Amino acid sequence: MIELHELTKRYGDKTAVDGITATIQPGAVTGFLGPNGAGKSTTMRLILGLDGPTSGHAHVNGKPYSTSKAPLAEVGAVLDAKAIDGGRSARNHLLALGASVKVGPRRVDEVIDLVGLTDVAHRRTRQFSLGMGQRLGIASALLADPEILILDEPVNGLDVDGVQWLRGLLTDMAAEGRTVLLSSHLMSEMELVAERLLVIGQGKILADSTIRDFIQHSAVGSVSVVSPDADRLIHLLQGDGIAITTTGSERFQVQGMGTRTIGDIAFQNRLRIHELAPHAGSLEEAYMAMTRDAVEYSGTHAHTPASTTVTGALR
Ligand SMILES: Nc1ncnc2c1ncn2[C@@H]1O[C@H](COP(=O)(O)OP(=O)(O)OP(=O)(O)O)[C@@H](O)[C@H]1O
Repeated sequence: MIELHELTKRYGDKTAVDGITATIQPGAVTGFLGPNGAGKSTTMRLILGLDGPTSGHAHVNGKPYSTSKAPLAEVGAVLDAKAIDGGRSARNHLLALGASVKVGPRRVDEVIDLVGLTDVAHRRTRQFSLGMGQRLGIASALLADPEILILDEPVNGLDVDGVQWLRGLLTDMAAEGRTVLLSSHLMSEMELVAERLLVIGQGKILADSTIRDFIQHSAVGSVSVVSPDADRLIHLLQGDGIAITTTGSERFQVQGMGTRTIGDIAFQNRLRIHELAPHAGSLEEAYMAMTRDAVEYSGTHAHTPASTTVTGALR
């Protein structure tokens, strides 16, 4: 278990992590999300004792990680897949790491096989691609069969096969009762692998919940409606907090109102409905809605609306 209590880190006048209190529970994959510069990597470094907090604390299994007697068996971490001495072969790198924690060649070959690097195990790691480096980093993290896994952007550079493999590995580890914390900017992947979410923006917690609750509470869900009486029905549905987007002559999308209310209003007014379908909304939509104000670094783009917003503000 990882516990963060009022965790704060300042670099000069920049507050990278601003009073974070959270518990990252075992038995689940927790996705760590936030815009660029939100403080995710800093938080992970603070958990691992690679940097000291300005105030507050991060505890791993009830104590600072720096005091762990078996650090690699307690936490396996990959923060920067490129930070490996390129002069050694992958196998020698793992053998050297294993020697420091009494892990022998058998386990080294086991993890090499597990991460799919058997064919290149004797190749110097400076010749490795980003994805191969990620696999080697994960192999290092898994070497001592850790209780807790912390991965910063592990999907970066992995091919489709690698992404699927990692997804299986992380969900299996969580199912075994381990604690898994991973950051990624790939929402679709996060939605598939994580059960819980910790979202931060400008160093502060924006959400700490299950993915399911996060999406449900974000009000990004919508209902698509097909009605030959669309114009009259749209007129009746308009109101505060309701956003209606027309997507065809008889087809429109409603946010801020459920299928039951829409159906009832249509029935009471003798208007025909040919289709009424709820859409839960995606993690990406919910995340974008939540972090819009917390984005420090954003690009600009020309925006051409694909359809017409008829009325109302988004709740
Ligand atoms: N060693 C440092 N010295 C000064 N400022 C730092 C240092 N490390 C991080 N920062 C600043 O702290 C803030 C948080 O950075 P951090 O790398 O933790 O964000 P992040 O959420 O991991 O971002 P990204 O998604 O871009 O990797 C940023 O403004 C960054 O510039």
